[in-house]
Amino acid sequence: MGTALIYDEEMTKYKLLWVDPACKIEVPERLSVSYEALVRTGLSDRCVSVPPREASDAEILLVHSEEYLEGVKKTPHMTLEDLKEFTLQYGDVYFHPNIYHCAKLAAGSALQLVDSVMTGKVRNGMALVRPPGHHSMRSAASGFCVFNNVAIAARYAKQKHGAERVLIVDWDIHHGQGVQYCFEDDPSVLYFSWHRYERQKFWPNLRESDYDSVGKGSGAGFNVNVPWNEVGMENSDYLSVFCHVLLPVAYEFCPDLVLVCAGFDSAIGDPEGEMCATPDIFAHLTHLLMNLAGGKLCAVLEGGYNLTSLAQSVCQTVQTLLGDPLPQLANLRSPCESALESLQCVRSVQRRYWSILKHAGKTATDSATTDVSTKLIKLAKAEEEKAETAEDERSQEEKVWPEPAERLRPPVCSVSVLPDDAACPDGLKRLVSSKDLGPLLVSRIRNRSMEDAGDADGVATFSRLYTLIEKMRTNEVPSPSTGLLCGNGVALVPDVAAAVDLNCFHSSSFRVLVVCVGKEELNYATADGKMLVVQISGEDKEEQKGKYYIPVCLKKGCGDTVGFIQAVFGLLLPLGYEYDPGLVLLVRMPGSGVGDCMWQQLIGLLKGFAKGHTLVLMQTNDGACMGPTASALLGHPAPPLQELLTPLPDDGGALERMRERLQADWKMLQTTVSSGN
Ligand SMILES: COCC(O)(O)CCCCCNCCCN
Ligand SMILES: [Zn+2]
Repeated sequence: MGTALIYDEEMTKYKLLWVDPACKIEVPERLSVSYEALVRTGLSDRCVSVPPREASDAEILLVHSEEYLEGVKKTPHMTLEDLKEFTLQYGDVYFHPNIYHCAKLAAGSALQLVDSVMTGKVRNGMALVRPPGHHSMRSAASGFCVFNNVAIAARYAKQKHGAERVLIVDWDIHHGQGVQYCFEDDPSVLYFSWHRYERQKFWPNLRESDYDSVGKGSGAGFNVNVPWNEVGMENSDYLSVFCHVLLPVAYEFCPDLVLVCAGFDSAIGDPEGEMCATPDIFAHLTHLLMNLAGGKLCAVLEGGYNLTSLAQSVCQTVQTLLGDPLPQLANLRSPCESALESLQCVRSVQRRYWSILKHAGKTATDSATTDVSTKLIKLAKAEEEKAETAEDERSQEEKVWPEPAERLRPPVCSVSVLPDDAACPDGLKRLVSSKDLGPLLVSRIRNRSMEDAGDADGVATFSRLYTLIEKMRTNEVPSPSTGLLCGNGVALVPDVAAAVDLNCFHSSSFRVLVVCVGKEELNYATADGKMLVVQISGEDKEEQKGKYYIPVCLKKGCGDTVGFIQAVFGLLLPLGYEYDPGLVLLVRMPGSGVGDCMWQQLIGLLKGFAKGHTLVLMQTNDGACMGPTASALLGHPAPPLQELLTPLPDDGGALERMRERLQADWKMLQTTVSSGN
């Protein structure tokens, strides 16, 4: 299924008609520049073009009051003076004779997107709209917004398409207070927003934008605010919040639909956000949401005022929605102190509402908690001083960042290495040609992995595996012999443990992340850091052997979905981002007990690393899950993990303690302010 793109140049036909410093950044070129970038890069041609439509009164009244709508309806006929007068009643927004028309088109575009996705016409999509929406309230315009496009879309999805749970992810750098107010007592809509806050000193300067606004009444826990109390946040800060807050909660919420308030003023270069995250981060943020709700994701443009980073970020988002392999995120640093402070505060208030966070931020004793809070106050004071001085420096420097690297484009194929008698699943290309392996390698394979040295078929399979690895390593160009641009693959091998051993022959030139699901003993060489092995099993392994072998024990085995998801988001993904491998080797040990849905989710998530170069190894007699494996490798969204809706008491405490122990070596595992320094 495809990706919808909604755009109409009509929405560029309104602008600021008078002087207002607060509004001058919201210009029509924001929309045209974004669309032109999609055209120039060939991405728009790959999308399903869906026309916008005007939202009806009834649809607008799903969120807004009659009196507000009646007022806005009068603006097309107003004189310039009347428009100024009308505007004065609201903050940081402007009206124009054509803005009502555009506001109906913007809201209608979001509804068209919801229809296209909920009816299965497309898998996901993006609407490029103006005016944006997330600040507008029931009876008030605010922050360049007239109608709350995404809030209307959420109510519409519930009413027209019977969606029971809708997740709204707001990665715009401003707090979408309009969305928060709309759903704060509604447990069927989970609103997540991060935003520049600076301890309430940043617009819209609301006390209720802080982390302790968790929703009200039956909506308690369904509002998640992550305040950024400093500018300059980077990719690692954003990814930490996704891994340690948003994703665990989102998976437990198990939405039927994901709506994104896709504002790109959170990207580097933006005058409003003053953050340092690069445009390619949105490829990863989008990807990390794409296995929720069976892939049903609607992104609706909100803010973004640096036309260069806006256009680049929009392209990164759309290219990921289309399913292209992700860019590698270079040199992540550890989350900064201020981000860790926010992370710790959010997790500590939200853990009483989300069982998956139940063990979050568990401090040893109360005194530790007060220590941390006094430390936070000291930290805040220090920031105050620093903020005053830094203010002027910052405004001078112009941010520069590298153009995002060209990403792999189709045809990137999924290949399979199978025993001759095994059927090749639809969509996968069978690798049959295997280059002649030198006698040395053959003998090494034989005596490493073949009980029966005469097993020609086994050697043939291994040699094909070797070919597959070679293809992935040198994948930048389609191979001359097969024309294949080898993206990922699956191999059924006679002896999985030996195959992993085989791999350590070849990982000399780049890092391999080895994810083992199941309990078999593996022999690998990890001391040199060329391999990071994370083994998830039900076995209580003896202490980990050094930094590069991390045994994760799930007391209730790999069939425990809550524990598995906690291990994936709390440990595996942060480790993967920090380790930044060139290849991911996912090994499914026989008898692991992992469920097919969880297995597909795992493959889907791991494809975010190493430009999608994932090699799945399974034992020949484990071929039953070849179907789900092939589906995930081909990029089909994984089915929702319904079990998370009624989580059983888990042993997340053990995982939390393990994470705290490992964070000395792995900084992306941090979720609290380091009490040490
Ligand atoms: C949903 O609209 C997208 C948005 O969140 O980016 C709107 C931001 C309004 C920012 C208003 N203050 C501007 C002060 C000038 N420095
Ligand atoms: Zn914004």
